[in-house]
Amino acid sequence: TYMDIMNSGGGIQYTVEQTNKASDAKLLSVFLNRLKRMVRAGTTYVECKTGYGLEWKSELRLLNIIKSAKSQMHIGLSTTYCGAHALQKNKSAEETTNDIINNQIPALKDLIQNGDCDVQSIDVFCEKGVFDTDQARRILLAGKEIGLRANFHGDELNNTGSAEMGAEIEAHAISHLEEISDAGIKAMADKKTFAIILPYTGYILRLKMPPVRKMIEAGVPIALGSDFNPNAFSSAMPVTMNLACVLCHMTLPEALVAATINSAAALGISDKYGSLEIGKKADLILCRCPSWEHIIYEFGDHEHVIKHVMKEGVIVHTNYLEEDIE
Ligand SMILES: N=CN[C@@H](CCC(=O)O)C(=O)O
Repeated sequence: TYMDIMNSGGGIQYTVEQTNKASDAKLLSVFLNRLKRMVRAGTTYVECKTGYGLEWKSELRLLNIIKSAKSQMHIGLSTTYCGAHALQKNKSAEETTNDIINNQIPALKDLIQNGDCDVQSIDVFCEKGVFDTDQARRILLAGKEIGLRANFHGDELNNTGSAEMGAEIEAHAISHLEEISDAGIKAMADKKTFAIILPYTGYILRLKMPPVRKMIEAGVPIALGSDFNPNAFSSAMPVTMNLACVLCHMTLPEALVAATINSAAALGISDKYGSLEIGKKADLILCRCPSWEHIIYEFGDHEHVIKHVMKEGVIVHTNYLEEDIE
């Protein structure tokens, strides 16, 4: 299972080791390359999480790489600090929690205050065997105190009461939620906490799908994410949208809303992005298809369907087909 791999030193820990070994130049070029793949699939705004450094110095390096990418590419990036993605080497969850609260978050606060970094949210992997609900709550509250939105991994492999805790502390968003309880759905609906649904992750890890229909019926706002990471290596939102419809029983319009305006709202940017309205930034895709549903319907063929990708009114990518060139 995912946790067996993690406990044997694989998964996140393995990626942390490889990330530490890679040069800044290598990390930046790999990151830019992956962002370009996302743009080809129609994405113009990306939430990027740290979390493959764990120690402050390594997490800071990742923040700086995100900052460099932002200055080199015409793309929107929202940064989420995820120092609490896994336990630090030879430290317990409690020791790692204390390091994050007492050292990492204050250091982050100084950087933000000096204008040296641009971070919007704080994340924790709240999961049995990683950070428990109480540790996650303390980290998220410390992050909120320095002005970050709580946007964290919860109820993924086990029900840990993450949804209830997240609603109680007024988290902005909770991702995964495959194991959410009915009480958690009600709590999130009451507080209008965004549920970030990641169907590709559930598919690739063969997890059960989150109860999205129940969530929609209860009034939980749903956003969709690709969850691009080493275990879910898909950068294409149209693939995510298709899986959301097939595996999570969302309708096509629901998937469109969840991948656009609700995703923007989950990042706190829906005043400028996420829908076609006067006064908003023109982040658009122009498609070759009889109707917009083909973006979802033509599974895996989105580079055929999407012709142009526009970022704030500028065409930043064109998927040329042979017939376009002739
Ligand atoms: N579940 C934890 N975090 C990531 C996966 C990280 C990894 O396996 O490298 C996620 O959101 O899916």
